[in-house]
Order: sequence, then structure tokens, then C-alpha cells
Amino acid sequence: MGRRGRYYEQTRSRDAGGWREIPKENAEFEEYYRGQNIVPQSEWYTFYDKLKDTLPVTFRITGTSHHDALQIRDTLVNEYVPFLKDIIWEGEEVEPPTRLPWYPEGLAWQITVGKSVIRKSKPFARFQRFLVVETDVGNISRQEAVSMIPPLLLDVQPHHAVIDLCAAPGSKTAQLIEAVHAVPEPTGIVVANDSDHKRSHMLIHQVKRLNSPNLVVTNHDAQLFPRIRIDNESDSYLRYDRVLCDVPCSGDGTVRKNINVWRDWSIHNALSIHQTQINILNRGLHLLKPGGKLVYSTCSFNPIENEAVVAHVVRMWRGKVRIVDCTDSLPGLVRRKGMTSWKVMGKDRQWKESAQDGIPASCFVQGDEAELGLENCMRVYPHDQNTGGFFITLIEKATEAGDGAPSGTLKRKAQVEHDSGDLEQANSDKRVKPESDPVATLPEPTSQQTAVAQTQLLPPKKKERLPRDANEEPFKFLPTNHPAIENCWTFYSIADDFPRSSLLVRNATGEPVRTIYYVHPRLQPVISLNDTKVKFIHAGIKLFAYQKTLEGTCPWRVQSEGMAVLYRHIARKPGDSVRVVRCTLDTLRTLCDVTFPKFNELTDKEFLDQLLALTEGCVFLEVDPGTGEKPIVFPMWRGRGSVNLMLPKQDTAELLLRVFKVENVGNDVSYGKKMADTPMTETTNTPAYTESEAPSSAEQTETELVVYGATP
Ligand SMILES: C[S@@+](CC[C@H](N)C(=O)[O-])C[C@H]1O[C@@H](n2cnc3c(N)ncnc32)[C@H](O)[C@@H]1O
Repeated sequence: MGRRGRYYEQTRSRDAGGWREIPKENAEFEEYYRGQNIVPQSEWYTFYDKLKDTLPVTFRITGTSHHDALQIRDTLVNEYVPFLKDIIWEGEEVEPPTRLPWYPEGLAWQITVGKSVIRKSKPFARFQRFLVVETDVGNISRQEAVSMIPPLLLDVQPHHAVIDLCAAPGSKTAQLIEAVHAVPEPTGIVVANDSDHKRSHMLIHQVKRLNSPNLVVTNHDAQLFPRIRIDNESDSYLRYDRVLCDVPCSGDGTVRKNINVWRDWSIHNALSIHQTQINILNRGLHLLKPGGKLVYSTCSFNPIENEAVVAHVVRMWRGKVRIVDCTDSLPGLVRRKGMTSWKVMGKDRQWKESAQDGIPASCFVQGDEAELGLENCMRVYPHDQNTGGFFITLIEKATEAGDGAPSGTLKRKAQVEHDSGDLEQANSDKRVKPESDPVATLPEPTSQQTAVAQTQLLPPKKKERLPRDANEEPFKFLPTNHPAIENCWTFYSIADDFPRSSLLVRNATGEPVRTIYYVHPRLQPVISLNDTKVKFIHAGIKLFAYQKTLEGTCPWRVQSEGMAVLYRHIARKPGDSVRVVRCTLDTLRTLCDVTFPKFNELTDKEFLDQLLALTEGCVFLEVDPGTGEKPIVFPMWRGRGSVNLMLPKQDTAELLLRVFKVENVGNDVSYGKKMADTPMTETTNTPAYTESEAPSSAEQTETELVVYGATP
């Protein structure tokens, strides 16, 4: 019996002339890749036909903590998947959701059913509501299966310093942040960088739901990523345990999702980006600590962007880096070996034997490819496991790599090979100073070099700059004894172990006017010692927001994204006026159903007594889940005569569905539509308050993200 239903299929593209059908054919593509032998000739049509087939929808379960993610997975497995089996729709069997076999702990899934089935079949419609509700609060993230591989191979640990050099729109950055936050109080940091200002803001939006104080976002050309000073006294610069170079590429591995590739594919796309890719990988290796790991990845099939780049850079770093054999990693993932031989085609569609017509020598096979370990690179093909195409290489820097820079001889050889005699050479000349810190010896890029990088190496691109907004304001750390901090610390009874020196504001005066932010202490020197050279565009989570109407008590209202951090530091010595209230699941249910219940409407006497003992303002609500597990914590508003759970409505809907099994939530949204039509980066949130006594509307949007579930 055939499988029923085609998932959403894009066959048209919009341009100035309106919507047009795009034929899924490209003769140049076919001629090129058949000639390259990227698959055995006998497999060509299986491969090529699969490229024309629509990609399944895949998603990761993230949760606000690992513990939550496992709970959501169990809900999916036990309460939804069993009802999606053996469904016959219009005479054909519908494929139930399946887990990606290689993704750890069953946290990634695939759906192949069509929109019409999702909308019309009752069990699928119910499943759809679950997906919508969990996606809306960020517990589920749609992401291409192959795009999940690079962060997994990096094996990020909670204490690592990690840099994602080409990070936008941020699905892999999200995985890196989640890996750092695998423990409640990680000491690791993530630097997410992208050269495109607008896309960097998409990244910020995408990862904001993770509420990570350990993240900083920068906006630089990765080829020239600046060194980051971490000590005022000495010349110490930040070096990274893990580097991700998910570089810009021609993107032909995404052809199943991005139909325009059929129309736009040209050999020129790969040739023109090759040098930039070399520069980014080389820069990544400079930033990497000895003993650290780097992943180089592209969503391209092309050896010119893949093996040729890796081979060239590994040659430059010979003896100091190695390509890691990942055969035993991610069992269940079908992958092919990296190529050790390929051909080079010019823009005139002629195969070339050697560097000519502006094609650099680095594109060509040199004969040492097997010796370099190129077979250890990984190629993921669409027809193997119904995915997109991807290329991934894990590179490890030797612990004894010394200064970590390419050796002089090989550097010179590499330079000779660079027929553009470009920025790479200009940088390398100043870069290699044995005996010294390689990151320290990297020259700060001058504005002239930056211009060279942009005009010579990158395809010309009109830079679109967003209007300067609050997010563009400088980062200023507050003095630890600032009266506003003293006020908050007393009112909320925050313990002395809270690192107060990590509190900052975002305005030129350095005075707390509207919001007080918090970054992980390890990011404090990163930001304060480098803010004139490094373009930071995002850091910190909102801890407190000023609320005028509260003058007389503490005008600083706790922000939901800072709840988990503050909650961990509440002082609980006898005599402290702790703003913590406890309740049962039943009372929590009442607070979900009713906004701003009046005190005289509350039937839970114990709960009411605790409220009456406190003054007006924010409180931490501890709910006993009744399972013997730790309490779940929510932000709550204790008003003059009423109380309110400070949760965005999506979070309340999620709570009702998952904890209280109320299924008529999320009926107004269509998952089929969302999954098909919404960009991957899109998440939506609405304010938590709906009543007059809530904080002013100007501040409502600040209460955006989930706090509960962050079990202390
Ligand atoms: C393949 S995408 C990255 C996808 C991203 N890692 C993710 O998983 O969402 C490549 C990114 O590189 C950025 N980019 C292009 N040239 C760059 C450069 N020279 N330096 C830094 N980023 C660059 C692009 O703006 C784009 O966002």
C-alpha cells in the first residue's frame, strides 16, 4: 500500500513578474555533479530524483531544561504517537511521526504527512495542536535534520567557551547554548557572530527564548573576527574550546526546500565563495585552543566548497590539526566518506587541469588528499535518509600545537598558492610570531582590511543597517553598591553570593533608567574590556524593569527571563522577608483559568495567608508538582487586592495542555499552516498582563518568555 499525503510542496517562486512554476531541472548542475562522481553512476538517478522530492518536516524537542525536554518527549511518545499509527486516509496508510534514529535521546522527529491530513484527521489535528502549543513557547524548534549534526559533533560541555562564527539565523547556535546549559549553572559562554546585521537580529530573536546570560552576539566579518581581551593587566585573549564554522555556501544541498536553487544554480556560486570559506576556516583555527575542536560545515554538495577548502587549510596547519574520524559518532546516521579526488570546472563549463582563469590552485587536487585524512569528512546525501544534503568535518587542534599558527614553510607555500595574494597573506605576514599567543599576535583588522575583505572576497552585497534602537545602545556595568541594586537586593532578599558586578544597563549614561540586565560573570570582562573594538549587539537577560507606579515600595519589577537566575540566589535565612509563596497544583490551575482573581475569591486559605503577609509587587510562586520532584517556579504578581500569574498566554496554554491535559487550547492556530508557511526563525510571544493593575503597557512586551519549568 502506498503512503498517503504529500507534505507541503513548493513548486513556485515569486519574482518581479509574479509567481512562476520552477522546473526541477538544471542541465549544468547535472553535468557538473555527474562529472564529479559525487555518487556512483549507478546511483545517480536515485540521488537526482530525491532532490526533486519535498523535504519532510523535522523538529527538535528543546524544553527550557533538559529535564523538561525529556518530559515533552515522553508526552509525545506516550500520549500522541500511539494514536497516529495505522491511520488510513483516503484509502492509503499515513506515515506516523518517526524519530531521527541518530539524534540522542529521541529528541528529534520527522513528519511526512500532508497538510490536508494534518488538518482533517482528528488524531493528527490533536497532534498538530500539541506541536503548535509547544512550538509557541520554544519547547519545540523546527530545524532541518542535517543542520542538527554540526553542534552534536562538537560535543560542547557546560564549561566551554564556544564561538559560532557564521551563526544567523541561529538554529545551530540554539543547540550550542542548550549544550552549555545542560547543567543548572554552567560556566561556559557562547559567542554567536554573523556579518549580516539584519540576520544577526533574526538570530537574537531566535535564541532569546533560551534566556541565556551566557550568550553574547557580535556582528563581524568572520574572516577578521577580532581578538577579545579577557584581562586588563596582561595580554590575554579569549580562545575557544569549540568553534563552529557553518560557512556561507552555494547552498545546493538545500534544493529540496529551496526550489530557487534549480533556477539559480551555477558553478560560479561555488568558485566565488571558496576563498571566503578558506579565510573563515583559517580564522576559526586561530581562535581555537590547543586541544579544542572545530566543525567546518556547508549545505553544499560541491567539493570546491568542501574538501578543497578543508584540504587547503589543513595543509597550511599540517601537523597542528587533524581531521577526526567520526565513524563511531551518531550511530544510525548514514553518511558517505569525504572525497579525495575531484575536478574543477570553470565558468565556461570546461574542466580545468590547473589554476587558470582566476581559479586559485587551492581548488585543485594536489595528490596528498588521502594523507590529509579527507575521507574522514562526512557527506550526507538526501537519498540515504530522506534529508537535505550536508557536508561536515570535525577538526581537532593538537594539544602540543604550540602557538597554533600555521608553520612558516607551509604558510609561505600556501601564500604562493593564493593567486589573489590577498588579505590572507597580509594577515599571515603579521600573524605568525612563534613564542607568543597566536590570538594575541593576530592583527586587529584595520578598516582598510575590512574593506578589502568585503570588496575582494565576498560577493558585493548591499549592507542593510537596521535603525539604531535600544538594542544598539552601549553596555555599561553598574557599580555593585548602586542604590537601585541595594533596593532590589533588600526587597527581594537576594543573597550575597549573587555576582552583582555582572549587572548592567544599556544606555550611554550608565544609569539604570528602565531595565537592569545580567550577564554571566565570565562575560563581564569580555564586554567591558572590548566594547570599543568588538561590535556587541546582544548580551544579557533582563532581570528588573522599572515601574513608576510602584514608587514607595520597590519600583524594580522582576522580569520573567531573569526569574530562574534570581530564584537560585534568594536568601533564606530566618528573618529574611522572602518573596516566595507556595501552592498546590489545584491553585495553580485556578490561576491559569482566572486572570487577577480577587483575594476574596481565593479558596486556598494557606495560599491567601502567604499573599497577605507580603507587600505589593512580584513574588516567586513555588508549585509542588505532587510527584516528589522539585517545585516548579513561576513569576506572580501580588496586587493590592488580587493576584496574577505572570505568564504569556502561550505559556499558560502549554501549562494547561501538558500539566492539566486541557486539550481545547491552541485551537485557533493551524500547525499545518505554521509549519509550512512560517519561517524557521519565527517565534511569537504575547504579554503576560491583561488587567489594569498590571505594569504599564509600554513594558508589557518585556515579559516574553517562559520561566516555569526551570526547576531550581
Ligand atoms: C549557512 S548560514 C549559517 C546558518 C546558521 N549557522 C544556522 O544554523 O542557523 C551562513 C551565514 O554566514 C553569514 N556570513 C556570510 N559571510 C560571512 C562572513 N564573512 N562572516 C560572518 N558571517 C558571514 C551569513 O549572513 C549567513 O547568516
